[in-house]
Amino acid sequence: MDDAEQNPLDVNMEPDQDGGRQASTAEVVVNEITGTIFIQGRGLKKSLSDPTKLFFFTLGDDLLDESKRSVVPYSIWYEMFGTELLSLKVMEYVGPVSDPQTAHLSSDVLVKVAVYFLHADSEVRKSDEDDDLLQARVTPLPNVQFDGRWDQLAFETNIKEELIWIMENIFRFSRHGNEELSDRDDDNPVFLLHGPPGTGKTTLCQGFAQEISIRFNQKYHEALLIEVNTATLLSKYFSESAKQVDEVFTKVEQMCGENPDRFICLLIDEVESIAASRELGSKRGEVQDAIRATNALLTSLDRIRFHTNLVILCTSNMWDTLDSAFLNRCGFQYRVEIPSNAAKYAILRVRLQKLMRLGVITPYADLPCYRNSECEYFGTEKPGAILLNIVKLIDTNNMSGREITQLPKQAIYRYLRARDCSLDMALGFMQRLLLERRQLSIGHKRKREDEDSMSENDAASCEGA
Ligand SMILES: Nc1ncnc2c1ncn2[C@@H]1O[C@H](COP(=O)(O)OP(=O)(O)OP(=O)(O)O)[C@@H](O)[C@H]1O
Repeated sequence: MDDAEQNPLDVNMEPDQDGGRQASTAEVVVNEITGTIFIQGRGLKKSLSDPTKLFFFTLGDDLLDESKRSVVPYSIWYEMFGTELLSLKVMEYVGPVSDPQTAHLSSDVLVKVAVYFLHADSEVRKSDEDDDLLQARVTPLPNVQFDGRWDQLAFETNIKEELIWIMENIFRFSRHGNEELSDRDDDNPVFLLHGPPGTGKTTLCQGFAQEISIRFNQKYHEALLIEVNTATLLSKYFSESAKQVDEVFTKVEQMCGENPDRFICLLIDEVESIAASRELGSKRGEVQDAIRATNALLTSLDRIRFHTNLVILCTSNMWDTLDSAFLNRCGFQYRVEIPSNAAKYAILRVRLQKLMRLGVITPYADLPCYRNSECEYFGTEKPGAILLNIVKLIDTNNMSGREITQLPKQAIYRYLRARDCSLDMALGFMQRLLLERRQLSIGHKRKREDEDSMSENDAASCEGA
């Protein structure tokens, strides 16, 4: 890392005349790696040539698999420039991966550095107040509220990389400039993430939208995330949901059309509310309103997909209730599963590290990655081994990603009675909470079994009488 400090990022970062955003590129040398730096900022007060202002850290050790370390060798973190928040981040490593330990030092490595300005939370507009776009939340991207979410998500599969690659390829070919390739007739940029509740589907979509806005910021100068809450849309406008669906899509279409420099990610959460199977619905004699909403969604998707500056992201907990015509229109479908042990470990590790960074847990202590913790496991009381034990306890508690994420804070809030909380204490609290939960659920189970057997006995004695 010291080498990197001797190689200042000397980049021209003059703000736009109107204080607006700008993008530029420059060559940069980081630790013997030659790469391209993409810059986007607003009203920047300082040049980036002061190397002491930059943080370098290895992202690789957050990844589940050691062999993936070389995929993201370094991340250059964000930095405050006066009141402006500027972020710098190495997105990925593209180069030889034969030797993960040394690959990143090779001179033929291409490093892409994205430098971006984060919009502030307060810029989020609730479109409820704006009659133009009912029941949707519009967030300018990249946004402070989604910062770091992508990195915090841990999955056993490489779903995050796959999503990024799909988007890279879509941009590469369908936005090629060649008319035949750019023809969206066969394109289907509708992503569907489905799986059990609390497995990170919505967060993954939000993080994906943020990543798109950062990675392709040299192509699109503005990016928006439009989140449609289908459940409210149906309940609030019951009997006219088809009209609402149509209006939302018409507005989005208009927003895409009026500015081709603007990229829009449309996120439809709980899509089953407006994409329920019409066949199942009519068998069950369900209201025509839901069926009309599905029809409106299908025709809207057919209409809107020709916009090359739009991607549609949908989530659902109920894949098997979705209309087959809707599923046909989802070009990219991914099942998001309950986290594996390695993913559980990674989620907890990231959360604990965050609490240490924030000073909730002190002092800062090292937590090994999953693989190394397995080496520590036998016969030691090291933090990695204890965390691995906690992961095994979680297994017996059947917890979703959402519950696992909340575990460290919940445990600390519940049991901390001292002024400070060390890592050992936090880990102890987590174990205690999980053991208590397990006892509680065993108690509930026994009670239910006793009640069941009592009612069976009652039934038997009634029959006997
Ligand atoms: N695999 C994971 N890695 C890291 N965090 C996770 C993971 N799964 C869930 N979480 C966390 O759990 C919380 C809830 O996630 P999210 O709302 O995205 O889940 P969901 O699948 O959309 O749930 P639902 O179907 O109930 O809406 C978020 O804070 C998210 O960061």
